[in-house]
Amino acid sequence: MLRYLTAGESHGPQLTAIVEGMPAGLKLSEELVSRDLARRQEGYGRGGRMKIERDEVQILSGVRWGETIGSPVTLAVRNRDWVNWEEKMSPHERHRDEKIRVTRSRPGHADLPGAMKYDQRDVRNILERSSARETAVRVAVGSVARAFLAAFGIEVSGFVVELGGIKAERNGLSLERMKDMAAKSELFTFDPAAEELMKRFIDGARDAGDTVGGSVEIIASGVPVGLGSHVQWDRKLDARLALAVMSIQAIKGVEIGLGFDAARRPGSQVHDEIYYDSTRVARGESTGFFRKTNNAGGVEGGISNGEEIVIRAAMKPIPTLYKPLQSVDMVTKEPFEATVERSDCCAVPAAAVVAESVVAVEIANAFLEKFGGDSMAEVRRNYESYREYLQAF
Ligand SMILES: Cc1cc2nc3c(=O)[nH]c(=O)nc-3n(C[C@H](O)[C@H](O)[C@H](O)COP(=O)(O)O)c2cc1C
Ligand SMILES: C=C(O[C@@H]1CC(C(=O)O)=C[C@@H](OP(=O)(O)O)[C@H]1O)C(=O)O
Repeated sequence: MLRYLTAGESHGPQLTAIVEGMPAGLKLSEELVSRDLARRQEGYGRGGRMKIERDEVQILSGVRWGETIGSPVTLAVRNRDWVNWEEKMSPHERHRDEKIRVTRSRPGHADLPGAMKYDQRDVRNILERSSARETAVRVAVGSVARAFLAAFGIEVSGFVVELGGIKAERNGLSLERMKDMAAKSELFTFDPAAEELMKRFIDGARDAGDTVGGSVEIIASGVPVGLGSHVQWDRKLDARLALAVMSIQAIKGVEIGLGFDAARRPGSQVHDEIYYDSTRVARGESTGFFRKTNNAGGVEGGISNGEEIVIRAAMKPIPTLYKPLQSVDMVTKEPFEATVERSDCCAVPAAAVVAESVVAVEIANAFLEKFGGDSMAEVRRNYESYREYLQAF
């Protein structure tokens, strides 16, 4: 089993994750992980903080001489902004300063419910941890999972597919082409015409002091038949993917395959019919069974069915706006208009990278559950023997 916890505040010294359950013998480097961290920071529409941070990971345990050794992997991402916050975020009582308390809750944030729940009169004690700064280290964890999955030919890719009502059109592009196009795009989309319109939409919103949300699509290719299980609610792969994706800050909807569109169609236009071709195995496929459509998004009954896993997620617009929103001061109970000096206008491309990461972790976890071993060689043996069994099925 693969599990992880993250710790760290947005303006604290660093974000930390401890990842447990990675087999020994996986090649891993700080450079590899830092490349994913950089991708999360690149997208069009980010604010001033991204000019300060240049995220890099430090591997503090679990890796020796470029390979995992089976012990917990500790990942750390330092906050460069910490130098401006050392006293304000200090753990020491002597730095207490009531004058810098934040008592004004921002709509759309954890501020007010968090302060009420934790009995805090300083909203900073909530917002520091609810901030999506935490996603930097989740991407680092995802990067470890991706390295593991890559060893078994599994890849996870994320795309921005809708923004400001503008939809990216796939137009028959192969997954490889989509990835190439997205890698060149500042919005991680595969449709250059849509990208231009999306950018203009972001610019317009920024000029108006407003913010933008959108939808991302995550595709996992190379996933074998049989991850997850129908036998218990919390073992269903689609349910676990949905939890992971919904846990990302500002994600408000998750779909698998056709998702909500399935509710609008008759059954004959939803279910993926089953075919068999005995020559497929000879051509290196893991099974002779196949589908001509993938409306299920690669999961049936909570079990991966060998098709691409397709997940879409909807991100709400960033809640902190330059344009004021009505709120009430927690202490004085006086109304005020919530505004901001620094915020992202759009973080949908970053959310695509984060969603890729959490999906990679869930798939790696399900993979290890089925083929688990303490070393990469042991996992490989288990996987290969399953593939042989499957080819004969
Ligand atoms: C990558 C990323 C960047 C974000 N940047 C900001 C930001 O600059 N300002 C902001 O108010 N919210 C930002 N958010 C969203 C908030 O963190 C989120 O809406 C808030 O914590 C409340 O959580 P909820 O929307 O899941 O209910 C960002 C989210 C993500 C995924
Ligand atoms: C720092 C990151 O995102 C931050 C997420 C965030 C929020 O409220 O979620 C608010 C902003 O931070 P600050 O208040 O320091 O300007 C974003 O920049 C990051 O993604 O690395």
